[in-house]
Amino acid sequence: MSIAIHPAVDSGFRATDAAFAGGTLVCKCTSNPVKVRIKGDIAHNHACGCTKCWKPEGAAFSVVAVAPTESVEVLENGDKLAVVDAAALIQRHACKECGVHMYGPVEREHPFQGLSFVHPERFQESGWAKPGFAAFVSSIIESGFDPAKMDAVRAQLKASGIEPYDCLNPGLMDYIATWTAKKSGVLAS
Ligand SMILES: N[C@@H](CCC(=O)N[C@@H](CS)C(=O)NCC(=O)O)C(=O)O
Ligand SMILES: [Zn+2]
Ligand SMILES: [Zn+2]
Repeated sequence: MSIAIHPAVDSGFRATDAAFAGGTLVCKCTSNPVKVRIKGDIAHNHACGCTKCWKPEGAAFSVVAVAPTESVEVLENGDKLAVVDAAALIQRHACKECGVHMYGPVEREHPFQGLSFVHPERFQESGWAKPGFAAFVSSIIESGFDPAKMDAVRAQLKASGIEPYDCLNPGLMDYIATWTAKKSGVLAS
């Protein structure tokens, strides 16, 4: 039996539109939904298995990407937003009514400073890039996923064209390590 990875992965991807230029994220509330505009394309779209990222009902993974925080604008019902964990690196702003995480800026000094994490499935528009890899795959166990089924999860991700990693993908891990080495002076900046 197949595993519910995420609806955007399991039911086939919507076509990637090379001209995707952002859009409006809408929460799940049927009345007064929170609306957040992203003025430009998203990057690094991926599946995340960690316990902190918002996942739709029944999904083992979230689908999450980044956009520059300066391109994020709360359009409507921002009074319904609250930060889930103020101590976390990613300041996830969730709708207090339906629970959807609308945007999560990284504000502190970090390689991802200036970026906001968003869930593209909440775009009312289609055309955003499909998830390119899966991060924090082993972390789904922390949400109660059966450890005995991890081989099946990784096999299913690979069959969907999504390479599984237990942290981030090599490109982002190298990016973070390079930032750290330049900050410490080990590498010239
Ligand atoms: N095993 C942990 C991993 C949490 C984690 O490190 N998540 C990554 C991917 S979203 C991260 O960058 N977290 C920063 C944050 O949550 O602010 C869990 O599942 O809770
Ligand atoms: Zn809501
Ligand atoms: Zn995550």
